[in-house]
Amino acid sequence: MTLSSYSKTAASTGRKPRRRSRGIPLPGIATGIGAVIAGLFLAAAPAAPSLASDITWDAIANDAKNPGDVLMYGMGVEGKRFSTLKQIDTESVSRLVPAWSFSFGDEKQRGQETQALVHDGVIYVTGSYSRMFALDAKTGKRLWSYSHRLPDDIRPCCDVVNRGAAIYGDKLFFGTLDASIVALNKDTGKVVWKKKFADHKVGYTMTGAPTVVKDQKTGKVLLIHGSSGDEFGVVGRLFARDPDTGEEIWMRPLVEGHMGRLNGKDSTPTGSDKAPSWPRDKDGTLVEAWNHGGGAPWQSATFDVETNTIVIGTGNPAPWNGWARWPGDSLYTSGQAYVDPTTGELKGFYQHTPNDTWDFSGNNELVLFDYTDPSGKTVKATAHADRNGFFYVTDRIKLATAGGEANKPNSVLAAYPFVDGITWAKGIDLKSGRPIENEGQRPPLPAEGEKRGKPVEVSPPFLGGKNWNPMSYSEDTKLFYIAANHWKEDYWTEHVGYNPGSAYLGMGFRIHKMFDDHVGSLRALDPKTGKIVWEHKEELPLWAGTLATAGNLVFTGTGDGFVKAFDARTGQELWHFQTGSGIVSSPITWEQDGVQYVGITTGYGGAVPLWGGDLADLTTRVTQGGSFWVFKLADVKLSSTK
Ligand SMILES: O=C(O)c1cc(C(=O)O)c2c(n1)C(=O)C(=O)c1cc(C(=O)O)[nH]c1-2
Ligand SMILES: [Ca+2]
Repeated sequence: MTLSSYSKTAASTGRKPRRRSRGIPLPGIATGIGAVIAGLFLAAAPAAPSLASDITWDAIANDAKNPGDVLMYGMGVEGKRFSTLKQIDTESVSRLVPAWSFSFGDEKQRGQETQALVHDGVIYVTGSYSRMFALDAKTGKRLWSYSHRLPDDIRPCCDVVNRGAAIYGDKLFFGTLDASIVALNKDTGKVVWKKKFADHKVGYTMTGAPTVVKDQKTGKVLLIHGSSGDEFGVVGRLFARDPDTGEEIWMRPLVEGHMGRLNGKDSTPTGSDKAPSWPRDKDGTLVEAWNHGGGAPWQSATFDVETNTIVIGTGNPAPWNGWARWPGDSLYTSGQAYVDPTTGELKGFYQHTPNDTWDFSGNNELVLFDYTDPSGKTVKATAHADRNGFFYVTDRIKLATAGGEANKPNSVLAAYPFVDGITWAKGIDLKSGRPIENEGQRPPLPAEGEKRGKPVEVSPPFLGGKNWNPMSYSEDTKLFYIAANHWKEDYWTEHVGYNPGSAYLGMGFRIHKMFDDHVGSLRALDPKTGKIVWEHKEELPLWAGTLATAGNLVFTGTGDGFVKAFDARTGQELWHFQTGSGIVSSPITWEQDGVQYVGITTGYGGAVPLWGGDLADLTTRVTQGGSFWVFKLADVKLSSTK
C-alpha cells in the first residue's frame, strides 16, 4: 500500500486501513510520514519489552493517595479529581512551561474528550475514533498505538469521542463506537479480548470510560461499563465483566420492567415487572416508548468501597418528548443509581428529573465526599451537578441501603441552583426530593394539523447547566469546581415514532446565548450553603473537566484552546497556555522523580459544534486537533533519566 492510498482510505473512512499499528518507534522516523510508513510495515514486529509492573486493586483503591500514578477516570474511586501535589502552586505556576506534546495524527480529528491514565512512567490516552496511545511520560515518545476498526454505520449522537480507559493487571480496557469493549495488553497494545455488547446499527455505542471495582463480598475484581444511545431509542444497560476474559457476569437494564441478567440467565426485572412508572395504551399494553426507553449509563461509575456499591448516573428517557411517556416518571432514567456489584441488583435510586422531557439526562459524574451539614454533622454523601441546573447532595448510605425502591426514603440533603436563570423549576422540594416545576415549561403538543408545537423558552437548554465534563472537589478548600454554561433554548414538540437507527426525539430546539458577555462560567460552589464563591467567565461554552490540587490551583481548558490555572480560593487566573485547538478533555497531574507534571488533551469537538445552535456558529472558528500536552515548572530539573 502506498502512502497516497493510505491517506485516501483514512480520509474516506476516518480510520487506518489496518486493524492497529503497534510498530516499535524507530529512532529518526518516529514522527510524520516516517511513522505512518513504520506503522504500516512494522505492524507485525514484536513490541518493546516493558518492565512496568501490573496494577493491583489496592493500587487502584489508593489512586487518590498516590500521585505517582493516575489509575482511574476521576483520579480515585470517589471521583474527586483532587491531587495532593503542590510543587506547582499559586506562586510557582507562573513558571509552568510545556515539557512535550504528542500529536494523535490522522486526517479525521474531532473531539478529544479523554482523561489520560499514568502508570510507571507510561501515559495511556484514548483518542477520537476509538484510538489508544501509550507514551513515555517523560519524553512523549510513542510506545504503541491501537486504532479500532470501525464500521461506517456507527451512530454516536454527539461526536466520535472517547473519555478514557480503565487499567487493571496487565490490561487496559476501553469502549469503542461500534458498541464494543476492548482489552489491550498494556505493554504491547495487543488485543487480549474484544466483546461486542450490543447492535451499533440501532444506535448503541460507547463513549465513556469503564471502571474497575472490587466486589468486597466475593473478592472478585470486575470491569463495569455502560452504553450510549438514548437519542436513538435504546434501552440503557450497565454491564459487569470478568476483566481477564471479558465474559459478562451481569447486565442491568435501566428502564423499569426490563429483565436483568446474571451468569447468562434472566435475573430480575428492574423495579416492578409491571413498569408502573410508564403509561399504557388503551389496549393495556405498555406504550411504544417503553420498549426503547433510554436511561443509558453513558458516563463513568464511582465506587463506594465501604458499602460495596457502584454509583452511576442514568441517561435521559427516550424519546425526549415526554408526552409519549405521559403520565409517569419514566424510571430509571435521569437519576443516580446505586448497584450491588455481586448481583447487579439496584440497591437504591434517586431521580433528578421525573419524566424528563428536556434531555437533562443527569448522568454525569457522581462525586463521593464527606458533607458537613449546616448543623456541623458529617454525612457520607454524593455530589452531583445536573444538566437541569441544580447541584444535589444526597445521602449515599441511605441510597446504598434503600432496598431498591426508587426515591425512597428521600435521600436529598441539599439542592441548589448552580447556574443563573433556570426556568423549568423553582427549586427542589427537600421533603419529597422532587423538583417544583414551573408551569408551561413542558412544550405543548402540536395543534391539530400542525407539524410542530408552540416553542417555549427553556433554560438550561438540553446541553445543560453543565454536561459530561466532570467537576472536581478540593479537600483543602472544600469547594466544588464546576465548568458550567449559561444559555437557553427555543424548544418545541414534533411528532414522534420509532424507526430503528433513526433519531427518536420528538422535540426540536435552537440554543441561544443568555448573556452578551459570556456562555462559559467556571464556578466554585460551597456545598454547605450553595454559595457561588467565585466565578470566571468565558466567551465560548466550557466543555473541559476541572482538576483541583493541593497547590491551591484549579486547572481546566477552554473552547478557544487555552489551558488555564486559577487560584482555588479566589478564582484569579494565574496562568494560561495556548494549545492550538479547543479543549474538551479532563486534565490530570502526576509526579515522577520529584517533578510534578500536568497533562491535558487538546482537540475541539463534542456536542457543542454539532448541536449548539447559535453557539455552534460561534465555534466554527475553532480549528480541530488531537494532541496530548504535558507541562512542568521551567526550573525543575529531572532528577534522573530513566
Ligand atoms: O443519552 C445518551 O445516550 C447520550 C450519549 C452521549 C455520548 O455518549 O456522548 C451524549 C448524550 N447522550 C447527550 O445527551 C449529550 O448532551 C452529550 C454530549 C456529549 C459530548 O460528548 O459532548 N455526549 C453526549
Ligand atoms: Ca442524551
